[in-house]
Amino acid sequence: MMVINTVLSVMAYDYPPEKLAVYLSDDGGSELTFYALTQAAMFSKHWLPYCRNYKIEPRSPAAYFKSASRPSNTKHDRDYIFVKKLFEEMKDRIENVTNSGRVPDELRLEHEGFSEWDSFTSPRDHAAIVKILLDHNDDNEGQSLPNLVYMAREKRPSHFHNFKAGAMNALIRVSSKISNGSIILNVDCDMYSNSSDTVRDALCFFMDEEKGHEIAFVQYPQCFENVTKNEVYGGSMRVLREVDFHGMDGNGGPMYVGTGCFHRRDILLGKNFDGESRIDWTLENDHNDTTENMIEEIKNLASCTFEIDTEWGKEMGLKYGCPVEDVITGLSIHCRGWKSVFYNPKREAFIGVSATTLDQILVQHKRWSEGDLMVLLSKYSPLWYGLGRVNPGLIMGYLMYCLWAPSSVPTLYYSIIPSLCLLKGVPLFPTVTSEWFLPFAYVIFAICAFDYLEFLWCGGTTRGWWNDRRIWLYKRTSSYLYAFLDTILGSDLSFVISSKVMDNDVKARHEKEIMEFGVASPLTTTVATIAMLNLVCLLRLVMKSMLMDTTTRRVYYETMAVHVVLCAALVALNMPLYWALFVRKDNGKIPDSVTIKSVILALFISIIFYLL
Ligand SMILES: O=c1ccn([C@@H]2O[C@H](COP(=O)(O)OP(=O)(O)O[C@H]3O[C@H](CO)[C@@H](O)[C@H](O)[C@H]3O)[C@@H](O)[C@H]2O)c(=O)[nH]1
Ligand SMILES: [Mn+2]
Repeated sequence: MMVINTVLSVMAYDYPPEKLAVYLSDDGGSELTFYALTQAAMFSKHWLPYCRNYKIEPRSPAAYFKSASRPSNTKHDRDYIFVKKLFEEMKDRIENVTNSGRVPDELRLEHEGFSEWDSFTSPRDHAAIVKILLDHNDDNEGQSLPNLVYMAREKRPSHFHNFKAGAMNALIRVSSKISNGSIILNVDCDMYSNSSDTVRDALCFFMDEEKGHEIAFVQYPQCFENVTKNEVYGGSMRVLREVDFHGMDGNGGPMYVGTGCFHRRDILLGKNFDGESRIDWTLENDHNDTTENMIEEIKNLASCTFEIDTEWGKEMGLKYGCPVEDVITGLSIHCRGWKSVFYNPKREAFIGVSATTLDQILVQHKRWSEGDLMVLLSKYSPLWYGLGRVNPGLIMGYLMYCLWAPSSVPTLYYSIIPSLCLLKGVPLFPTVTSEWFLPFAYVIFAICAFDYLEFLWCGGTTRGWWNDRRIWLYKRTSSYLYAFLDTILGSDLSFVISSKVMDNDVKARHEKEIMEFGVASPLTTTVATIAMLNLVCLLRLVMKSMLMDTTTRRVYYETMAVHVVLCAALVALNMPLYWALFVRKDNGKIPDSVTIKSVILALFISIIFYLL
């Protein structure tokens, strides 16, 4: 249903439907998805006229019916009830089929497309499937509908599929034979369009008479509907959206982030900037009527052998070999001389779902930081390749992300060593009475204050900032650390897909803003061990200082001030983690195995350090 809502929302853009074509790439090659899409095609005949007639927003039916109140106008209300009923019925049908795990035989007769699954062996081993579900059919008011195409590219165990980049490139080729629009919007399956003006807005940039010809892509920010008020996982990316990306925009344009992005097709295919290549807007899309012959030809474009000995994935289309195919593709476009635009309208253009457990966010950030570090070390490194090709400001913008993984090392140092030094009273920083203390105090204070104000200014809450700091720490000492180690030690890349579905238990805790630890993974163990280590050091400090006389205590705190502040701040940040270690009983608490490991490790490290 989530995918179907995404599809329907983009079909319903306020834009001439005969110029729109919507493609769904189903990398899972699932007949359930295909079934859902056939249902969406039928429902769209009612949904699109309804959207058009009443100018409703948003145009994802699920999001609309969740937020809309019953219309006061009688005709509208009648239509509302009718369309809502159709939607609920479709939802029931799709959920029934999904729950049963297969499409029943009598339903398979409804569409000849299901025969494609007769020869289907597994999601990893099947022929290409391309089905045109709507080919300028009329809606129930006689107006044209956009094209609607289902594609599952060929998958064979013998051929590497290159994850999302592979899927996107197959889509680019397949669409070139069917609609061949000069502008391509790509949207992740879990991000619906929240504003029907978005296509027209984006086109304004491309059509701008002065600057339009320089622009390769228009990137909208990623917004999320399931982030709670105080964002326990720091998932809102608000500073990135309200500050960082505007900064990149002023220096040549934002990165491409893989979703909510309009690309010029010719540039995505590898065209260099020559200062005058404008889109010929007078050209009609070559809407060929697709015959059976053509479908065979099109399937060939989605076969896994098509790219052999071609430039696809290298100089053409999205680039392969990097877990952040989007960033490296966008960077190469910038390096070819093009600009991009960041557009962040008041009404969010795309809304998706963000991670709802700690493990998900850590895994996602491991992929991102590892990918960004690979970009730094790749041919397209912003440092070496970008220098001289793009604005130095933009290089710095890219570096902010490319250096995520290496930043784990200093963070790890500061979250362990100063605290351990407390055990024996070895000062690493100047004492409070020395003038050298000032720079340290200034940096600590200034960074925290700046960060805090920036967060508030971007619409966050104080608690949200505090939570954000915690996630900042966890990401740096686990995701980024492992990403860094994996990259230097050269382990294999993978695209672990973020989970899109969550059970009710997890959902309830998420709504209450209780952090979900749940999974026993090396990432959680690392985070828990560091938290325990700091707790041990702080408890030891408290015990020690109780035994001291007043003067010794004062001198001790003066010399160890920075250590005490760091250690206490880390313990304060980790409060929810201690709670999840020792108090909580629900399924989201830290698993016992992790508790035992982290306590033993923390004690072991501190004893060793103490004895050294
Ligand atoms: O083998 C694959 C893996 C993923 N996808 C699709 O890629 C999209 C993004 O995957 P998701 O698991 O949601 O990843 P995120 O961590 O949310 O991805 C973010 O980061 C990625 C890498 O930088 C970008 O590609 C995404 O657009 C961006 O949303 C989804 O629509 C997937 O269906 C595929 O088609 N094939
Ligand atoms: Mn996603």
